[in-house]
Amino acid sequence: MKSISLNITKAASFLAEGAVKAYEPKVKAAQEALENGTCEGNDFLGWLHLPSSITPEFLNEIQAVANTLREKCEVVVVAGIGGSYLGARAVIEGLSNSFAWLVNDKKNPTILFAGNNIGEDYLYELTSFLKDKKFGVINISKSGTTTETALAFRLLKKQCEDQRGKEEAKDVIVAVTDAKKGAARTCADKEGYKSFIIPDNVGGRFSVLTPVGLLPIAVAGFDVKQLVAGAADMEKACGKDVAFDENPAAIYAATRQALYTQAGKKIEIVCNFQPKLHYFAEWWKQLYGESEGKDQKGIFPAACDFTTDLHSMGQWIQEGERSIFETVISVETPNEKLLFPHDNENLDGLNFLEGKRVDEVNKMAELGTRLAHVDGGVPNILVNVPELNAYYLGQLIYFFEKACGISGLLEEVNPFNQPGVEAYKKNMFALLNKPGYEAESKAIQERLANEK
Ligand SMILES: O=P(O)(O)OC[C@H]1O[C@](O)(CO)[C@@H](O)[C@@H]1O
Repeated sequence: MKSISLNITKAASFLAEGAVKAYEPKVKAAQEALENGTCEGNDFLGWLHLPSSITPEFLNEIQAVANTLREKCEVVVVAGIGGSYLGARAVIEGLSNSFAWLVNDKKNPTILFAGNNIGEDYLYELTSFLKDKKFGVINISKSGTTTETALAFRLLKKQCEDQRGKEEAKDVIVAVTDAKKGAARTCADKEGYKSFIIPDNVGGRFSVLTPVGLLPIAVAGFDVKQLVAGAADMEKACGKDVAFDENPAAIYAATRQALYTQAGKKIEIVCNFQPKLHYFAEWWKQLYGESEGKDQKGIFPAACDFTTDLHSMGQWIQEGERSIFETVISVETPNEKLLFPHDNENLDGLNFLEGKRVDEVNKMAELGTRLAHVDGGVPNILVNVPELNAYYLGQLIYFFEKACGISGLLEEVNPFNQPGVEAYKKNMFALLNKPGYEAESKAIQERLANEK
């Protein structure tokens, strides 16, 4: 089996010679701290050896529940936000036909997502669409108390019960949540829903290889065994005893930290040339954003879909402030083959491409872009993915997770907490007069009155 691979040549040229290699002792210390559980946030290291610890029996259990949902539902709504949403969507969209929701071949249920926003139109349109559908719900929340998810679930649970009756609804509502605490757990136990546990020691953004990601991915019809196998192989490839020069997670972590601290590159743009990877970048943004953006530090994680965004963001990237670097996720071989046809009139002047694969043009766009951006002062890291399938996505997921843990420790922050996300919640609850927030409500109303 091949492996994803990393090429930092076009990034190292922006750094002093040996700058990446100089991180070797610090990376080693970070690897040791992760292994020994001596780093900050050490109660959230359950992801580190998760792939190799997943048993075939556990995957069979996931598959069995997925099969029930696949049999009984034409639509499955996955309710969750952040780490309880993005990993599943990243993999499902990465592996799905781009027009899956229009290809109604009845082989797979349509997967829809909710609980990741509070848009009234979104929820109205979703619940309207579901009115004549046999639908099921996977309610995913580690805390079990996240407002966005709880609001959507309240609507979906009621609608599912109204449409199917309470008894039948029990078979098609599944909870993925904490073992003991939170409203989602209490509700699942009370209603008798099938449920899966999110381990205490796996934080949301590192949870895609728990039932959080595995169940929706299996329901969508994708091979979770291959996904986990890919991740387990990458766990070995990024292990603490793998030499620095051969360890992709170590090199990626060191390169991005060197670019940040020594070349003033404060923004990392993850780019793809395959639209199916859009949500993979969204997952990556949360992973790195929540892990590293703290203590007034951290590389800002951004993403672009190319070539689409070359026609909107390309100008900025080529000639704007030189504070960015790019990480391109390049898919070596597409799954399908399409050749450019001949056109007698050749009005578009494209007959020179006749008989060529579309991907050949895409690859030249990719190379041309990388060279242009490097010439424009944008360091470039290349992550090569042999094919877009479950196995290599599993590799990619673990590679980025491991590198994130190392990189956060190199930055000297706790990569496994996210205290900053509470600030908006506190204000929102105060503004909504949530019981228990009386003092905050009073304070925020006074503040708003003074700002008028
Ligand atoms: O799974 P939960 O507890 O609903 O949390 C969802 C997401 O919300 C956050 O806690 C941020 O508010 C993320 O860290 C997390 O991934």
